[in-house]
Amino acid sequence: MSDNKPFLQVRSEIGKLKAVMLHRPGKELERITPQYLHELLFDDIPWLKKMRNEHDGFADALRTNGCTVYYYEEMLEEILRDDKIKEQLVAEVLEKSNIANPDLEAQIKEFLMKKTSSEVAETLIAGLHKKDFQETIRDKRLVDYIKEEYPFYINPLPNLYFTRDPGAVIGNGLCINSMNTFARERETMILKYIYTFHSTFKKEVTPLWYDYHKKYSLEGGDILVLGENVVAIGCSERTSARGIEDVAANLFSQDEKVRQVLAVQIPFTRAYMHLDTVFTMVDHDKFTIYPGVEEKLRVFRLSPGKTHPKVEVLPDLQSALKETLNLSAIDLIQSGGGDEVTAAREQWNDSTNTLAIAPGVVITYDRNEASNETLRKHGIKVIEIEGSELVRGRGGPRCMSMPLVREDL
Ligand SMILES: NC(=O)NCCC[C@H](N)C(=O)O
Repeated sequence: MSDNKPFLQVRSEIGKLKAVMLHRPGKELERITPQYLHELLFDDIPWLKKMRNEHDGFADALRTNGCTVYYYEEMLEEILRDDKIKEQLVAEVLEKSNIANPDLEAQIKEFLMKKTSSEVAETLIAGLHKKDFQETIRDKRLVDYIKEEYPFYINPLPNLYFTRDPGAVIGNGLCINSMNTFARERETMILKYIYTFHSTFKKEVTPLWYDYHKKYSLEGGDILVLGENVVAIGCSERTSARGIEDVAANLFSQDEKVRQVLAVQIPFTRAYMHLDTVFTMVDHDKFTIYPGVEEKLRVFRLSPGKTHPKVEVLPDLQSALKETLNLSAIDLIQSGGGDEVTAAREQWNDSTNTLAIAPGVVITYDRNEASNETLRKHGIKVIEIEGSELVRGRGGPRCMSMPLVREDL
């Protein structure tokens, strides 16, 4: 009987976190070179050894607080033990990698099929550098000359440790997102395979609210499950208006609880790439926000309509939150402790990107001292983790986690 019960369950941003998906940074980070920094969405070269220690500290903080940690790479390795799945995924990855020389593609496929499931899992995440594969091509094709300088056959996925973005659980279903940048596309392909073939996800009872093949971009850092009836989705540099509308329509027609989607438009710039880089929920009636962005937000309410969701313009975020969450007052806690310069510096280092692990309890980076102090003054328990290297990818504890199960409030 319990087999038919969905595993995924996220009806809030703050319910006690019971299960989460992470990715421990791996070799893919060591494939970032100054030349490809921008393309790979990094601002600096991280030091992997330290980064992994910091990430282990994050995972420990979650486990100590009663949360089970699932790892992307382990789940991927488990499904790749089946040769048919391995062959299918390798073929799809190679097709996306645009090798464009069929002989070479066949050789790489053969090479990968001989590898163990854990070696393949690692390669699909860390990428395949040209120096790691000895090709035996005699007849060169045009593409081999054109792409001579390019270092990879399969690109690395250095942003995968931001597990928030490729997937988002809403209720008992999953959004497998359509990423806005090429650098992150393959992350969602891997998630789709895990969803389809890993028993933990119980695909049969787990609806898909969105799929990565869809044309309109949607990224998980923009999706905030504010309560059981209301989801906020940032309209941002990464998430399109149509993506929001489509996911809202699916929720309204297939989920029994979600009845409102707040579309929150934020400035389309890298510093605020997703809504969760400037705004997160920390308690039933408390939120933290980057003060530099508040005046620039626009808020729209989507609700069920006949052919597409109905759209209303709402006056501002504060009143939208009060109304949709049925609260008489809310506390919008300004990150940075009231100082403009500190707020901007700390936001850049993800002070506003808090991960709530229970009502009023959040995980943050220790470096954001003023913002953490402000949260404490507002009655929030702050668990600090180190993030000197993790932060170089421009994301904080919320970005680095994909909640799978939260206790209902
Ligand atoms: N939710 C988030 O804001 N995630 C941070 C993603 C950072 C990554 N370097 C990116 O640009 O996609």
